[in-house]
Amino acid sequence: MPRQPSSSATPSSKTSTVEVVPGGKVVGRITPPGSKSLTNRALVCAAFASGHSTLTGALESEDTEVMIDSLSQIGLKITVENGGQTIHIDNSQVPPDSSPLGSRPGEATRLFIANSGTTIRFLTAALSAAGGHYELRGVDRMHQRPIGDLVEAIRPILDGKIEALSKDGCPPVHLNCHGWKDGNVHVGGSVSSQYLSGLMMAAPIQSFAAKSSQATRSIRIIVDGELVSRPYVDMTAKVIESFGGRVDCVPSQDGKEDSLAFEISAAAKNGSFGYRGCDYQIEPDASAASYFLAAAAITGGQVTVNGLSRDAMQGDVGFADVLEQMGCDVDYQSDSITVTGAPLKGIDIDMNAISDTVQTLAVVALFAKGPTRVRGVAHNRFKETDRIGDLACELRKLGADAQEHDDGLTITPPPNVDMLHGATLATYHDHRMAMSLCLAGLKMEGVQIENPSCTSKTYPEFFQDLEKLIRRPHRWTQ
Ligand SMILES: O=C(O)C1=C[C@@H](OP(=O)(O)O)[C@@H](O)[C@H](O)C1
Ligand SMILES: C=C(OP(=O)(O)O)C(=O)O
Repeated sequence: MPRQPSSSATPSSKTSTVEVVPGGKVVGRITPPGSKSLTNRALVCAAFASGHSTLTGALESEDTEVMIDSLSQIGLKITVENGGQTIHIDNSQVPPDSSPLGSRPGEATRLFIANSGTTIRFLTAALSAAGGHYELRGVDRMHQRPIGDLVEAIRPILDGKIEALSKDGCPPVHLNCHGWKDGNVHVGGSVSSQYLSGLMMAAPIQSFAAKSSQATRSIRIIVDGELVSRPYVDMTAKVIESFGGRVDCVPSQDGKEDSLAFEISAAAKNGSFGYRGCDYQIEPDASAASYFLAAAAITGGQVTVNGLSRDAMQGDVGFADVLEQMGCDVDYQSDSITVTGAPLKGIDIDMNAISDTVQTLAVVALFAKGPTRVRGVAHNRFKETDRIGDLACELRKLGADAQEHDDGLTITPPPNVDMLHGATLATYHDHRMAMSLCLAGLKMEGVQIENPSCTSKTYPEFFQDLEKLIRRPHRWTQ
C-alpha cells in the first residue's frame, strides 16, 4: 500500500456554510442525477467507438465535465444538451481504421482532470492504448492520490514511455507512446479498482491502435492480489459489452487459484475499430441515492428513490441492504427502492464493495443503538480525502466516539441521543463529506457544513434537491 498523504484541505473559519434544519420525518420521492461512474465509462467507450453514440440520463458535474473537456481537447466531436443529461458523440465521419482522437504533434497535450479519479485512471489507460503525447494533471489532492499500480501495469506492454511524476507514484502522468505491444497485463487491485476498469476499457482501443502491428486482438488482464470495489469492475464489463466489446472472466493461468483474470476482446467488424457507437441510457447515481435513503432511516421517515432497483448496475444500491440490517424496512421495486425508517441498531459490516457509502453509514450510525464497526475499506484513505481519519475527526465534533482502524472505523454513539450536539464540520474538498455529514442536521440544531459547493464534484444541485425532499429551506451563510 502506498503511504497515506495528509489531508489536502485546512478548514477555514471564513468559508461559507449550510445548515440543514431539523423538522421531523422525511417523507418523499426523488430521482438522483445520473451515475458518475456510468457516465464516465460510457464517455470513454463512445469516444473510441465507430459511428454515433447518444448518452441519456447523463450526469453533469465537475467529474464528468473534466472527462468531456479532455476528450474534446483531443479531438472528439461531442455535443451536450438537455441540461447536460443528453450527450452526443459523433465519430460517424471518422474513416474506418483510423482513430478519432489524438495529441498534437510535438509537445505534450496537457489535460486537466481536477480531482476525478475515474477520469485520470480511465484516460491514462485509454490514451496509453491509443498512443500520443499527453500530460494528465489535476488539483493538489489528485497529485497525492496513487496511480502507480496502473502505471506499472501499462509500462511492460507500452510501446513508449509512461511516468507518474509525483512521489509515491502519484499524478501528474506523462505519456508518450504509440499504443500497446503484445502481452498479458498484470495489475494490482488493492488500492483502487479503477486501474483494472481503465485497462479493461482500453483493451478494445488497443486492438484498434495496434492493428497494423504484432498485437493481438484480445487482451488478458490479470489482477495481482486483492481487488477492492469489485462491483465497479462488473459494471465496467457491462458497459464494454454495450459498446460491442466482450469480457470473459477466465482462469489466470499463473498458478494462483485465487487470482482473477479477464479476457477482453474487441468486435472487429468490417475493419472498423473496437467499440461500436450506441444509444446508452444511464441509471441515476446510487451513491447519491444513499443520502436520501439515509434521511429516511435517520428520521424514521420514508423515502423512495426512482430509477434504481436491486438489479441496478451500481453496487451501491446495496446500501439499502445495510440500512435493512440496521433495522429499516426496504422495498425493492422494479424501478425504485423505498426505505422506511425504524429504530436503528449498530452493526458490524464489511463495506469493501460499497466504500463510497461509508460516510453515509457513519452518520446513520450516530442515531443507532450500540456501536457500528466498518471493515474492509483501507482504500478509503486514498479518495478525495482520508475518508477514515478525517471522517472520524468530524464525527467526534458531534459528540460521538469514533475510533480509527487500519481498515475502517468504529462509531459509538453516546448512550443518549441528546448528548450529540451541533458543530461546524469541515468537508476537506470532499463532496461525500458534505452530503453525508449534513444529514446529522435532520436530527439536531447547529450542524454547519463548510464549503457546501464541494458537492459540485458529482452533485452540484445536492442541497437544492435535499431542500425539496425535506420541504424546508436550509440556512446558508456566505
Ligand atoms: O470505478 C468507479 O467508477 C469508481 C470506483 C470506486 O473507486 P475505488 O475502486 O478506488 O474504490 C469508487 O470509489 C469511485 O467513486 C468510482
Ligand atoms: C472516490 C470518488 O471519486 P473518484 O475516485 O472518481 O475521484 C467518489 O466519487 O467518491
